[in-house]
Amino acid sequence: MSDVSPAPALVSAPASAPVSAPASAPAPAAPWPEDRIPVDVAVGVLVRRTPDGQEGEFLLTSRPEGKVYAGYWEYPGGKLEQGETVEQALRRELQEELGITIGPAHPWKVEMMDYPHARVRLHFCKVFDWEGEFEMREQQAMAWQTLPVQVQPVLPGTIPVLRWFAEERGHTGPTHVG
Ligand SMILES: Nc1nc2c([nH]c(=O)n2[C@@H]2O[C@H](COP(=O)(O)OP(=O)(O)OP(=O)(O)O)[C@@H](O)[C@H]2O)c(=O)[nH]1
Repeated sequence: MSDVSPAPALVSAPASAPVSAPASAPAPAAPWPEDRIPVDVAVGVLVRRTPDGQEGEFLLTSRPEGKVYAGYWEYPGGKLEQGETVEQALRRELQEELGITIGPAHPWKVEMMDYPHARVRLHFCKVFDWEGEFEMREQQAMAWQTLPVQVQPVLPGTIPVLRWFAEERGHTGPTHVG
């Protein structure tokens, strides 16, 4: 599958870096072409608690057919709609895609990814509470995973998250197979 999706670049811009020209700016002032203006994406890292209250398995879902990187494993989520906060977008996306209603979304990390198809700013939030039965409303697959992740291939934008988990959990060695 990797032969059909060119590799993206991980952009290490701080979350506070300017990402778009002021609305009033003329076209030449834009810092990059329109298709390079970052799209904000809310991403949910659903984490199960272990019986002793530690963070345990986390949820990965496969990207549905028809989308870029179809079949790659990622954290569920999607693009913010106009006027939405990250938490609102995440609540809507997880309802639409998975049929669950999430509790609080805890902002965790922000990461920029520069894909050939889009430049995205990923707002990763941990979620520990949700209600409802999981329904794969876009015919995705779901898998509760721990390190090293066994499902493959994982989306390039997922790999930094696995590293953050490894740091938090003191995990050494590969974060995923493949
Ligand atoms: N949902 C999600 N998207 C991610 C992750 N990592 C990552 O790089 N992305 C990128 O962020 C973008 C999210 O777009 P999407 O297609 O999932 O969003 P969406 O559900 O709103 O799509 P739509 O526009 O088809 O309705 C894609 O370019 C995807 O490659 C991740 O862990 N989860």
